[in-house]
Amino acid sequence: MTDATATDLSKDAAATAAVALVEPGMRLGLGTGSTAVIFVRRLAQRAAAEGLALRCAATSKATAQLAASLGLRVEELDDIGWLDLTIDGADEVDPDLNLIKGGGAAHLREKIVAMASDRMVVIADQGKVVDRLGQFHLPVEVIPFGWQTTRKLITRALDALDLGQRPVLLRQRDNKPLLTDEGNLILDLALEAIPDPQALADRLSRIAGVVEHGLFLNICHVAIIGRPDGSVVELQREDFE
Ligand SMILES: O=C[C@H](O)[C@H](O)[C@H](O)COP(=O)(O)O
Repeated sequence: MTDATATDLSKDAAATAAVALVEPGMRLGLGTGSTAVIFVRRLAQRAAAEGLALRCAATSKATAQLAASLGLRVEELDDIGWLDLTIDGADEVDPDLNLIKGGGAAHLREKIVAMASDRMVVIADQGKVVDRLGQFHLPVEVIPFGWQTTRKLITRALDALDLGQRPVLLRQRDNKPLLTDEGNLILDLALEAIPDPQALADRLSRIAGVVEHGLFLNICHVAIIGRPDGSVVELQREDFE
């Protein structure tokens, strides 16, 4: 089995297990990314068979489009108001269930949706589980106005934490800057390790021009980690408030 096949099977195992958490009538947040796509597809199959009467809020235009095309009822988050459960992927999951998200540039809407949910459940393959966050690049969404100045301020904040790395503007294949669903830019931080995620999150949040970073701290309740043989392991945070 190739690594890619093992990863796909693991994502499928996690997504399939998460579908079983969905109860009839739930108000559901739908994540973004390849694992979330599998979840949405499997959820739509179950909803078609059982008629679950779900109300779904999507974390990206892509997910909204996919879910609606598969027959799920997708509404604006504000029309639903509050969600029972959000299921989403992640780029990294640490032992405290803190996350890096935003590899698909969707972390702003993802964080809003996750924070408007009673429970956020992450679905991921084993490769996403890390001892310490930071190997995966950390995306920071910034508004286009003065973005190079914002980048300087981010660099200064990183220097203060001895994380000195120059943020890189994320571009599309045609070399144009990538725009998020909100029309903003993404600055990618290659940090290797983040000794104190809360300190970094606080610094980034204080910078004018930063809309949102990809650190999800104390937001995820459960992580379902899939394995290639179809089994899953559930990671829980005991002390979650
Ligand atoms: O912006 C994208 C999201 O945060 C994704 O949930 C994350 O990148 C994980 O994606 P995937 O399931 O494709 O690894």
